[in-house]
Amino acid sequence: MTLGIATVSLSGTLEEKLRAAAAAGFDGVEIFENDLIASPLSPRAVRAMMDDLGLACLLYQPFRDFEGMPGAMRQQAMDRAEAKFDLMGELGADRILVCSNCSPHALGERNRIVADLRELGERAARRGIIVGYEALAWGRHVFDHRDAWSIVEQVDHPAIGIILDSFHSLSRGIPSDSIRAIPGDKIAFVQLADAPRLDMDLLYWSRHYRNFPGQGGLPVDDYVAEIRKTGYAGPLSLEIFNDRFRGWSADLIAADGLRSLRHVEDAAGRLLGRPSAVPPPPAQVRPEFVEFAVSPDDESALEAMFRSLGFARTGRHRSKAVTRWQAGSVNLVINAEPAGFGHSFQVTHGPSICALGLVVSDRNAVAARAAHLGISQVGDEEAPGNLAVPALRGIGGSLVYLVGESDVAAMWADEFAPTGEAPDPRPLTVDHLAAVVRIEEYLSWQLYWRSLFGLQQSAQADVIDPSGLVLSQPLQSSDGALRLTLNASDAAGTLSSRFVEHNFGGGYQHVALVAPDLMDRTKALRQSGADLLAINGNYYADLAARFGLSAEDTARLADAHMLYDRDEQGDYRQLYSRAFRKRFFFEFVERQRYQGYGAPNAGVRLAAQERFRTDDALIDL
Ligand SMILES: O=C(O)c1ccc(O)c(O)c1
Ligand SMILES: [Mg+2]
Repeated sequence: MTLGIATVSLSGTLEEKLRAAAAAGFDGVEIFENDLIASPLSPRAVRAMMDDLGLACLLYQPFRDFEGMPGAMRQQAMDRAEAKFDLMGELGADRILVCSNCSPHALGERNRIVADLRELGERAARRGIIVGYEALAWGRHVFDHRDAWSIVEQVDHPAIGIILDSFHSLSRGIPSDSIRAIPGDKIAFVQLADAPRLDMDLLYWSRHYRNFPGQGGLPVDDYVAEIRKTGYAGPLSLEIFNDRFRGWSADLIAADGLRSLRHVEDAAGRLLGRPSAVPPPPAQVRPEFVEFAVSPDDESALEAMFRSLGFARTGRHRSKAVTRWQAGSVNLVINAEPAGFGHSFQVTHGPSICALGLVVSDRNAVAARAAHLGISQVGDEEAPGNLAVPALRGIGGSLVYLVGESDVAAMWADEFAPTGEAPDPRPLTVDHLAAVVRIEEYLSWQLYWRSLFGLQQSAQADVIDPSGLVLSQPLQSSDGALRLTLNASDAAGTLSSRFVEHNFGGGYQHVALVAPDLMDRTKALRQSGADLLAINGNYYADLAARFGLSAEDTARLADAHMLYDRDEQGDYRQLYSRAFRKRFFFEFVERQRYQGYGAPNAGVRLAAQERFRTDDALIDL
């Protein structure tokens, strides 16, 4: 299908917007009127630029407050339309969006609306122009695509069709199967936008919070599937009003936009059971290892931390300064190579998590899906990773290694010589990884993980750091084997923002491990000298009151500096290590059917970490 984007979705001047859309690989653009008005370029020059860039001009929009105007205002609206048709001729646009009237003067009388659109159709037809009528969710009289369709049907003019915009339909909860009533050739254009589910005035929600399909919580896949059922063969185009998009790189946003359209097209095709050359997201994905890049100077300190947390060095890479650390079924890798990917990562970001190793049943299928989504594989010509396993570039420069299910044992055996140390056999697995990212990249990370691996969102948490608000979005695979939380903050002083600043960009900040015997584990951690994060006493007084815990249980939690939470399914215990070099840290959790991530405790944990903020002798952020 033809893939487009409205210029309003991107930051910068009109030229910058067009260049970014072309560079990302879009087929065409919707010229948003305000972008043209604000541009010093003439419509002819804009047309020439679109031609040079290989972009089709898919739509000119919006034309406002047209239908149902009283008295002299009716003629004025017709004159205005003729002026825009002239301009479209210069621009090379043959399609215009008329959005439903919002004016307080607008008459709701059905016959007038139909008559006005019919006359507009006559005028458009003389110019070879198609008019699409879109119901704005906050239109004065028309605010539902079902009404817009019934009007367009009654107008019954070949130059008048309907424009469907997923935001306007889905924000009002209009069932998508209502689209089946519309013949595909009467759909003049399709605009797509997702949005987080917010209980908010529709206009404000639309103008500030729209985002790309796969970044929000609206059922856009299903919407597109219904449109495909009508036989509609025109463009799918993104129309996003988003404050963060306006303030971020047009190139990066445009690249996300194309990824999002490819993703939603694929997802809709799958809902319809249509054959596809693009492999689906993997049915299962789980973490196999987490790789840490450190300088040779930091290596022994990190090794000491791993030992104190119960890990044993079980393997040495056969040719590189890379070691394997194990406890239970968790694998950590320390990469202290003086050259290559880990080295450059460490030089750029400091000691940090530079890669995740994920197990999938068919890694070639995931790599093919990644390529379709514009996610590049690290090639031989670039600095290769330190393991001979294919890797995908993640957002922010870290790598995602793909390990085939049947290759896991061979990967370890081929690359690492055993040291003879035996790992602690007690059960230990990875619960989740927490990434901290720039607020502008928060939605990019979500789209990456949702589109490539099919991870699903649960509710975003607003976490209160002593220095500001942190947004936290959990994502998980359908069986829960891979869980991530993405965290981002607008406020400069939060632990999240300090991490992004010190790290020179977003990355993984902590690894949470499941220890089913957390109380015993805590004792062992203390004996091995693990540096654990102390939690203040007031927290425990509140816990006892909130959950009705016995004095004994409360004292035991307090003594262990363990955090506690409970949901309908069960309970959760958490214990944090102090951070390594003010950067990353570990969490140990015990989950009893509990589904969340201890969001109510995050503020207490952040306050505990904040106490070390200015203490240079200590190692927290
Ligand atoms: O917010 C608006 O005014 C507006 C304008 C044009 C559109 O296509 C739209 O969906 C919204
Ligand atoms: Mg629209």
